[in-house]
Amino acid sequence: MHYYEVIPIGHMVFNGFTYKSDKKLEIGQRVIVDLRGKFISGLIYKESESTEFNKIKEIAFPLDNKSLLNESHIRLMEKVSSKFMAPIGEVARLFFPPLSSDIYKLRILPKSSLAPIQKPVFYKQFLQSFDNTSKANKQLREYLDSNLIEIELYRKEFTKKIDKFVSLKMDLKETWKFNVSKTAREVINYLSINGETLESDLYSQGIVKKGSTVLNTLWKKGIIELSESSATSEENIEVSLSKEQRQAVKSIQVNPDKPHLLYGVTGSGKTEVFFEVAKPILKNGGKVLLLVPEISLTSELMNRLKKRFANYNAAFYHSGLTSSERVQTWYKAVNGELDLVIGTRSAIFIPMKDLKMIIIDEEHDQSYYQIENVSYDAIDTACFRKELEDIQLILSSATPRMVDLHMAKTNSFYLEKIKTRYFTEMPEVQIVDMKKDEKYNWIFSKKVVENIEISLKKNKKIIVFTPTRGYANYVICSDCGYIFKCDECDVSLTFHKKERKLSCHYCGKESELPNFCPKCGGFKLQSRGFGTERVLSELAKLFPSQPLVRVDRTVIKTFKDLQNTFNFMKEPGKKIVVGTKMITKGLDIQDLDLVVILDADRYINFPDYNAQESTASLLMQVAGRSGRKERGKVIIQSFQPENNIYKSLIDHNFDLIAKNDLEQRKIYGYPPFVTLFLILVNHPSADKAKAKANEIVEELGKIENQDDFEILGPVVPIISKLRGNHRNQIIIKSKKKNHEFLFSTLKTYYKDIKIYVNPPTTLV
Ligand SMILES: Nc1ncnc2c1ncn2[C@@H]1O[C@H](COP(=O)(O)OP(=O)(O)OP(=O)(O)O)[C@@H](O)[C@H]1O
Ligand SMILES: [Zn+2]
Repeated sequence: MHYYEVIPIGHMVFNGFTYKSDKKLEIGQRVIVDLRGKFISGLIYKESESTEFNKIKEIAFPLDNKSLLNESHIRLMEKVSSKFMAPIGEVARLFFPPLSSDIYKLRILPKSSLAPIQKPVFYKQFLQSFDNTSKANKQLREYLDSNLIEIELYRKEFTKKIDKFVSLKMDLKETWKFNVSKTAREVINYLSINGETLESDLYSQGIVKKGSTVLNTLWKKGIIELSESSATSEENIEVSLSKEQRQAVKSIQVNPDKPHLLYGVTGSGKTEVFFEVAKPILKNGGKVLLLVPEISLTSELMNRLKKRFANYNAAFYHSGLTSSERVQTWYKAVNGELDLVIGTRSAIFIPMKDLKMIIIDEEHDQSYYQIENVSYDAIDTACFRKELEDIQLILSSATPRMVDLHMAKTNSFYLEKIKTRYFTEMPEVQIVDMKKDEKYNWIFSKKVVENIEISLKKNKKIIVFTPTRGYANYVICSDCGYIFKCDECDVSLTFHKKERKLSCHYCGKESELPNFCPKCGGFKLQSRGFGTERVLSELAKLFPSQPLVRVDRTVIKTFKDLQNTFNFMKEPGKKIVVGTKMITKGLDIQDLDLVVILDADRYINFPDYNAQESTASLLMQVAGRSGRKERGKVIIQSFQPENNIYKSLIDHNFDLIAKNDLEQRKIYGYPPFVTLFLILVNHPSADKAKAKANEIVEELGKIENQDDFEILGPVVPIISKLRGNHRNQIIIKSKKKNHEFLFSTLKTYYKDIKIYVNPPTTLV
């Protein structure tokens, strides 16, 4: 008999349970086990010894015929669990693609003509021909051992078709001779903007429906070309790197021992740098994982990447895909069939075969930290992977996180700086003083309106960045001062005019705006502040018949919406784009020459330890979309123009911001100088939340060596109620490296609390 400790995958447990098996199994292999009368999937974690022979249950049957994880993946699991105080059962789940929790839906497939079943059956059906489950499982194990059957975890799709490259055969102008359908016209426009595109991308981006005859028709008419190999493969693309780019590439290539922080101003060509370093790795058969913060960026990069690395297999991995697409990509990556994977946060856990390089683009982005479910930081995880596996790691940003700049400063990372843009100078930044300078109306200054006019005349694009979506930030009764708030959350409701709705941007709850105040019955309700909807309607009045685009979560709900909007934005010619954070990320649009930033003050006064970093980073990133090919302009409207952040923006001096911020953090004790634990206690009853928080603080007070850490709280956080739960907050700051001593106390409260270790914000 063999004994194993098995971790229940996806369960809130900190350790595994012992099971036995008459056959030797591998560490990392997934199995089905009976846990308190229910079949669940588990992971063989380690060998174990047992003395209580009769109590130990048998492993029902294996799910994988061999382990898909290696030793370092198991160590990674432990490290992530211990760093983020996360149950190992939940961490284990991150390593696999989403698997239905209904074990009975597992399918059993015949593998040979001698198999006892000749067509696929569900596990549930299989059980029916036995009088008890353990007999059935035993039989199943025997069939598996003798290779008669196999178990299918996920629905397979057998679509192995050769992808074709599609490109326009003529100039856009010439295509106008042809009378084609609306969809065909869309394809033509898309190809003229994006150049050569894979057929499958046209489907996945919703340009053409799968199975449609549009491409065939265009091909017959001689408008497009379909070919199996790319015309612009790596060999055909001439890239001459700038001196700074070349230096960065060289340093990364000769120093594989530590992570590299690629810190280059917006538009400096960081993407070209990591393409260049990926090249030799791919040539030698190594695999590359490229992380981006947003789904929206995957296709932008994919387009650039496919052109450069046309001869390699590349795929996406993100939540915008169906689970069966994710599963397929995951298996291909694990089997070494993919050379390049572009993914969002969760892709960091894919146990890719022969992985030799991880690149994290826009590494400052807070979406690399998972807040929902089990919380973890994908960048820390990448650093662990680098320690455990033989891989290179590159973190890239124009505005790196303070923690990473500190790592570079203390020589734990190499620093590669690129100080100039590839094509042109950094844009000119002007700050408008909203207290003194001339206004056009209460939203826009005169300067902004004039500059928009100039850019439109030049037929250029303009971004008007607005922090919030909706029409107004809140609605107030001007008789009694009542502000409409969410019932479930302690936040004011945003007004959406078109739908005449009040909406909570935290829990998503919506309600009709009543005609009178629920408190005093008065009719004088006023909406205050502005969001994208209002800015757009004001611009429509100011610039009638100009192309306007709105980009925020109200109008963009799906991956496809986003694709369509971005494609529309990229079409050459003038456009005014009004958008939230969504438009700030990594966009490379060449004829964009003005960025207007409205209401940035809102961020500066956030009561958060990370406010300096996140505001400076956000504003520099938005500003960085301007004038990437020819020098552009940025105008910022503010009531506090004297603020240091704005001053540093004028000279694009992120170093200065970083220097100040790090000094402050050192004095006040924030990461990277301490490890910060944010603990939230949630309960539908405010009293119970408070009592539990007090109890936890009391228990923490009993830990030895109180000098090693500091406890702040409990306090009621700024958002005191969220989704119906009252909240209490405790912050622990620790100077130690290892936190097992806190872990043992906090573990006992795991069901009542949520722990965030070094979260990017304390306002979660
Ligand atoms: N060596 C090069 N040869 C030709 N074009 C280049 C080169 N380097 C950069 N570019 C071009 O300069 C523009 C900006 O480069 P890129 O998008 O890589 O910048 P970035 O540093 O990633 O910017 P951001 O941080 O703002 O996303 C792109 O259009 C890119 O194609
Ligand atoms: Zn709410």
